[in-house]
Amino acid sequence: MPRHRDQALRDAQQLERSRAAPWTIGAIRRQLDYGFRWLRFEPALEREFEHDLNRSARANRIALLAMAALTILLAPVFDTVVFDLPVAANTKIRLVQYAGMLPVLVLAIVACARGVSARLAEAIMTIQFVAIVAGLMGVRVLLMEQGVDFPVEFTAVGFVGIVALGRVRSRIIIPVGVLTALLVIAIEVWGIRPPHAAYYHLAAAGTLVLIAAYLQYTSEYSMRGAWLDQRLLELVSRRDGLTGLLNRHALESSLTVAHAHAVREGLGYGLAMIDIDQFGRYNNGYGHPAGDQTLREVAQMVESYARRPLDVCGRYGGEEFTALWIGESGDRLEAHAENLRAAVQALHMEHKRSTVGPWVTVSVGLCYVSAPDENDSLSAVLATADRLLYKAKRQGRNRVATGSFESLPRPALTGNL
Ligand SMILES: Nc1nc2c(ncn2[C@@H]2O[C@H](COP(=O)(O)OP(=O)(O)OP(=O)(O)O)[C@@H](O)[C@H]2O)c(=O)[nH]1
Repeated sequence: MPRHRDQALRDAQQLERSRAAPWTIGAIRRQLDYGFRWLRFEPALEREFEHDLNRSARANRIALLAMAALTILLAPVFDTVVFDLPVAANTKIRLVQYAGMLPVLVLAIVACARGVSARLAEAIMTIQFVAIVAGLMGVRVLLMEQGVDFPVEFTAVGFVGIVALGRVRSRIIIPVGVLTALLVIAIEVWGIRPPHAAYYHLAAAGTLVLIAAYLQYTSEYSMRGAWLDQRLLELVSRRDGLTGLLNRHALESSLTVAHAHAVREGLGYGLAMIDIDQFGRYNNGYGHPAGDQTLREVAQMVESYARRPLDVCGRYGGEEFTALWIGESGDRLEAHAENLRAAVQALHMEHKRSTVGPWVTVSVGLCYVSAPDENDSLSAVLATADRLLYKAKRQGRNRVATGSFESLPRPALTGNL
């Protein structure tokens, strides 16, 4: 097992303990544990893989289809220069190539370029593969009538092409490829009945198909392994190991994206700094392991209040969390922050050393930005929320201090967001 995977798996196991971590982490770890010899992930993961594969396959597929189209376009030159075929035979062959194979390829190119869904793209690639093999067999029959032995291996080359560049999952393309090969063999042996010596060509084509099928399996297997590794590393590196929330680095980039989105769409948003009250005393009284568990519980509560698609939340540092809620009025945001504060208190996590009350509580600084402006930096909003948080602390803790960004004096900045 590669070392980076080993480390990522250990981190993932730790993250799984915090319920605020995304489900994908557990799913990927389980998948790496169970293996995927049958080249199939559990359904939700398979959908993500399918989606990513489709996105990354587009250029390869278009290149493959374009190469096939170009070969067909250049075929007349070859036929005329090398074989000097009679016009009548030429016409039939051109009909198969230009009226049959070429339109299929062009349609497939257009569909791939437009970025159709993963399933449709795979269906299109598979259908065009079968259509091209059928066309090649048609051309072979027509050329044989003219005494030209158009090698049957071209059909196998079609399979090699789709394996190398088509990026169609094995469980679709291997059965289709092998069935097509069997059909070609049947047509050859019982239909075309070529001279005995030509059976070597058939054997060569069959061997190529087998090699390509094996290649398809092994390359998809390593592609899947690399995809799981990369997704796991990506997820683990963005998460805070203790709470499972976004870590500071990932949080800042997600906040930046959300802020830019709000500016672009003219949506108001609220940014909240959430801090556990007298957590130093908590650690002193109950010990750091208990402190860690409390951090996890609070983190999970913060996460449960930031679950809409554009919401962002993360661990800002220490016992401080940040949440960004987009597209709500100031009143609703204040109510939301107040509900979160009350929900933490309602967890009834004992905190005997707190001067605020018997339970663990949080203070919240909520900065409401009603009309985000591109001239206002996210740092200024963060700094304002931070000042509001300290206002809540000064006023006695376990409360929400709200302020409108536009009506408060701009803070002096130190960050670079
Ligand atoms: N257990 C645990 N404690 C942490 C972690 N990160 C920060 N802390 C503790 O959080 C405490 C923060 O203390 P302070 O910044 O003084 O604030 P506070 O005690 O919460 O007091 P107020 O914020 O004024 O209510 C420190 O004791 C840190 O050790 C962590 O990952 N685990």
